[in-house]
Amino acid sequence: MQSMTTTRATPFAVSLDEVSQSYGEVTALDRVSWGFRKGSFTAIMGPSGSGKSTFLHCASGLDRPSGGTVRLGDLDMGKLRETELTRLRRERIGFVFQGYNLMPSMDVEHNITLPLSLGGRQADRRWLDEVVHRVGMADHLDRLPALLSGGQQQRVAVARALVTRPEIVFADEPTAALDPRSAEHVLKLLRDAVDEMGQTVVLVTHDPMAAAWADSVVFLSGGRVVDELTAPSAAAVLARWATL
Ligand SMILES: Nc1ncnc2c1ncn2[C@@H]1O[C@H](COP(=O)(O)OP(=O)(O)OP(=O)(O)O)[C@@H](O)[C@H]1O
Repeated sequence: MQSMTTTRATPFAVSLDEVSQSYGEVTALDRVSWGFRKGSFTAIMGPSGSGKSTFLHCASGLDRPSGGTVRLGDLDMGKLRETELTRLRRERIGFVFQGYNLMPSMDVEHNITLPLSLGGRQADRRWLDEVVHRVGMADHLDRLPALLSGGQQQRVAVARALVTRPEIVFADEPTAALDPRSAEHVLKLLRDAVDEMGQTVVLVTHDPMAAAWADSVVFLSGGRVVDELTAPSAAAVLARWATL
């Protein structure tokens, strides 16, 4: 029998409780409460200015909200000092951005291991090999980013996001600058990370086709969560989008 003192672990990788963010007169996020279940793939959609970037920045510890609580697992991120938050972002959260954000002077391998080396840590060789193979960059480890296509650069960025085995990966419009085939490759990598590695992924996108790779789509409007669509098809996402 379970002891009465056993506390059950939260089912959420990240949870937001009544989170608000204001910029002067503008309320970009308005008392949003949401939880990202461990091992789930969630897309966030909404019209321009609905608060998607603000949501992602608050949920990932890039910004501190003006109100409410954001937790990574059970940890209240608002209680951390800046240096602790920086370390937590580097070691326990993965990021993929639209513009790849690779270091131009570093080769592929060093870009991938950057979150580890910044923290003075060595890569676990077997895990690094696995991640590198998954993203299909094993033959390009000594290349500089400038010699890679956009799709390849984004796959390096995905490997960099996975190399620390983070508790959650936030991807902000990761396919917006890619051709459809490269975009599909990147989305499949994120999907596989969820299905095969138990990774938790949050994807901000404008693209219904991209959102259809997720387990559910969260719709924002006016800084609030207004709907959720589970097992989304691109057509269903588009139909819901049209009514926002
Ligand atoms: N740093 C800031 N200073 C002032 N206002 C801001 C700032 N960041 C966002 N806003 C405002 O907050 C609201 C939400 O912006 P946000 O960028 O989160 O929306 P979004 O849904 O990501 O938009 P888009 O799809 O165009 O990127 C908008 O009204 C925006 O103008």
